Amino acid sequence: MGCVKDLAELNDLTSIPTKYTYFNTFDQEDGIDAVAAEEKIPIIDFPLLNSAIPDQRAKVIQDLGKACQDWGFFMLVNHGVPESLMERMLAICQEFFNQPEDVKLQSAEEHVLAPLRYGTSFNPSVDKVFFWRDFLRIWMHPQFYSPPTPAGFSEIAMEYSQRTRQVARELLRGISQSLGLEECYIDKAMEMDSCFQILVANLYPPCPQPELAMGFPPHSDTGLLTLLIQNQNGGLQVNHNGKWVNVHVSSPNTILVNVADHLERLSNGKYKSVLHRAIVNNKTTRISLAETHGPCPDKIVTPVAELVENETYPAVYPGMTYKEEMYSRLSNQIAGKSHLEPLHEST
Ligand SMILES: O=C(O)CCC(=O)C(=O)O
Ligand SMILES: [Fe+2]
Repeated sequence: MGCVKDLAELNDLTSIPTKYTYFNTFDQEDGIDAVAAEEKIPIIDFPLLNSAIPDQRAKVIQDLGKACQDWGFFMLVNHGVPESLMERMLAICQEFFNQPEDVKLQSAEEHVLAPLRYGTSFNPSVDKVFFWRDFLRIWMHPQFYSPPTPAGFSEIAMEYSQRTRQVARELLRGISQSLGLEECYIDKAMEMDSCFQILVANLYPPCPQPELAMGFPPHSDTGLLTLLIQNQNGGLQVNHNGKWVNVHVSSPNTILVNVADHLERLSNGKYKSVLHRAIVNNKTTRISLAETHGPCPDKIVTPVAELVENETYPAVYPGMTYKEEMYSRLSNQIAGKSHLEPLHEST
């Protein structure tokens, strides 16, 4: 199956093939419309997590906990990852997608959990509708992989992965404290020295009928936290109190962060793994880089005992390691938060 980029570049493409028609097929009542962010998406000022002023630190930890609880999503500013590095990372990913299809296909492993995987849609062998998206998926930690081309990819991606991993681990320290746990609790319990970090570069080419197509359908992410950057404003929508909210950043130097399934589980459901989706437009190519920061691949994740009081959250889990759960998720269709359910209900 060809990539969406080549399809979108056909000169006379004025309508999308039926296989890509999402909005006439699903989600009719849900629609593409979203409310503007008059709903205030929380903003976290990263350096305050290490402020020397105890009150300031306490306040930001409280804000962080509230953002994870009420939204499962926040915008991170002053995170210390150089803007130039973020730009170089976005540019080299764009360069990857600009290569001829046969070159990209050298990174197209069949196995869904291959360390390096180029593809289109989500999982075309099971997708009922195809998504307006090409992707490159790379393991960055504990082992680092990189596509052989374009030149320079590996150096930039290595630096980007290290810098963002530091940010994610620091956030998890704040999140631990916000849950009333020791600062290093999550880091230790999830064995973050060997954390499973995966980068997904999503490419959404311009689409002649954006009102019918879907870039990335509603889903929550596996892992603890997802860090996302993008080459342009707009496209990501998060679900808040049952409504889709457009995510617009006021500065490009912002990292979008969402709570993922395993942090929801770890927190015994207190923090919400947010449903989100990516819509497409008819003018420009959007690239987003979503990085999953998960526990050690061999970890079996269950709620923190100290946080389980009254069985508010289902205590039954598949008993699978994080890596096995990842495999199960990627082998199936992507849909909502099925991943959080017990195994017998998850497919
Ligand atoms: O492109 C986006 O904004 C969302 C991507 C996403 O949700 C993902 O890769 O998991
Ligand atoms: Fe996602």
